[in-house]
Amino acid sequence: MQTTQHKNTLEFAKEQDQKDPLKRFRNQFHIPKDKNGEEQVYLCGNSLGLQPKLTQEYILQELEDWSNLGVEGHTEAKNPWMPYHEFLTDKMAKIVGAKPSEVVMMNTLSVNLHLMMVSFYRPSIGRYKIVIESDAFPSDKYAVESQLKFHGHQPKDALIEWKPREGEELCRYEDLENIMEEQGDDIALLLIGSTNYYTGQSFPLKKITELGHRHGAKVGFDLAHGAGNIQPNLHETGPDFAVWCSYKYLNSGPGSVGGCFVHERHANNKDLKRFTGWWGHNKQTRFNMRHEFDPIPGAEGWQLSNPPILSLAAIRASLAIFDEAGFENIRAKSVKITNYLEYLLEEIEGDQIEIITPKNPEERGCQLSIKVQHANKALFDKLMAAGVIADWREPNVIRVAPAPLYNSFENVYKMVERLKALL
Ligand SMILES: Cc1ncc(COP(=O)(O)O)c(C=O)c1O
Ligand SMILES: Nc1ccccc1C(=O)C[C@H](N)C(=O)O
Repeated sequence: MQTTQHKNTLEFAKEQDQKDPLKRFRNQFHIPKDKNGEEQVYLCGNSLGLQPKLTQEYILQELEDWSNLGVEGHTEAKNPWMPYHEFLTDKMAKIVGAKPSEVVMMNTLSVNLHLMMVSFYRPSIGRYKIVIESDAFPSDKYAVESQLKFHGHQPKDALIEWKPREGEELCRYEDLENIMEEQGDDIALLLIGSTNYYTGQSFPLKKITELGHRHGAKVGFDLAHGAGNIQPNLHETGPDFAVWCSYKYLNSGPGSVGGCFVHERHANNKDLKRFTGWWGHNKQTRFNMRHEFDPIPGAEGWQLSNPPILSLAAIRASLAIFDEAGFENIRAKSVKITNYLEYLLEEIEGDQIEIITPKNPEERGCQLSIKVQHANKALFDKLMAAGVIADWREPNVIRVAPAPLYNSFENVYKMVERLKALL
């Protein structure tokens, strides 16, 4: 950032906003108001992304077609419901760096994780362990534990945690390597969050995939905090599967439908075990009411049910914005605005702030997880009352994520000023 002004000023922040090639997108979102009627400083897109103004139009279209067409909307709606999920595929595939045949929007994250483990966690007597990161999101841990138990294994023995070293916050790749060196022959699956929900650390996905595969394990990623935030380049990176939700960085509304990636190498493998439903069946013969299941090649073959169109409409609206902005541009702004937030936090005097997220932009998305010395949740609550929407994660982290599509540098500046006022 070249400028004559000092970076730690409102003028500097505003100047960055002027130069921001994505600045027009902020106005395409509904920004909630604080108690003074001013726009909130909304840094919580890592939990629930804001609503694009376009969403209402897309959902209303489907409501209108439903009211006018009833059942015929499946084929006659402006955007027919039968193939509706396909309208999302190309744009979603670009955001996660996959081929369209590798991606499908369906179910929700935890459900997709189970479906993927049905296919890709196939324990044998000798190879049955699963590796996860030690502070994986609880839902992932519950899902993995229940899969282990379902197959007759005890998490105490079969769940291996990749942990930060004593006194450290972040996981080191070398320690995962050591786990694989020592126990690789026993490990059936590596399931890692691409970006950890607590620390904001993004892991080296390609290295992890190669490591797992080299030791004969399957590899899956949870992109809950990755999709729409970092570029996981899934096809090239090569994991067996990945799952994500669409309500965080993908701005598709609370509880909206999730995403699933199955690598092309599994596209036509009819021997893979899976749980099936009619929406995964060959589209040409789906309504012949035949009884043998004939999977659609690729990720679509894992679909179970006909999907909720209103939710898919919200995703379609959001993906239209991502497509218009271009994911590379979004990521470029993400790096800049996150670096700026980091800079301002580090400028706060007295070493009160510790950022536990890695410094290297390659190892993070736009979330910074901060610890404030001697602070407890009361400080966080005051920050919220001051119109800064972030979140608190036990035991003592404030997560702030300047999601680039609707955040400004001015916003980030205001957040730090309000935090300083409370310290
Ligand atoms: C890493 C991670 N895994 C799983 C979940 C659970 O997702 P869902 O409730 O959509 O299944 C979340 C967020 O809620 C998450 O952040
Ligand atoms: N879906 C939610 C519904 C209610 C409350 C939180 C969530 C979250 O998504 C939390 C998020 N996964 C997190 O990283 O903390």
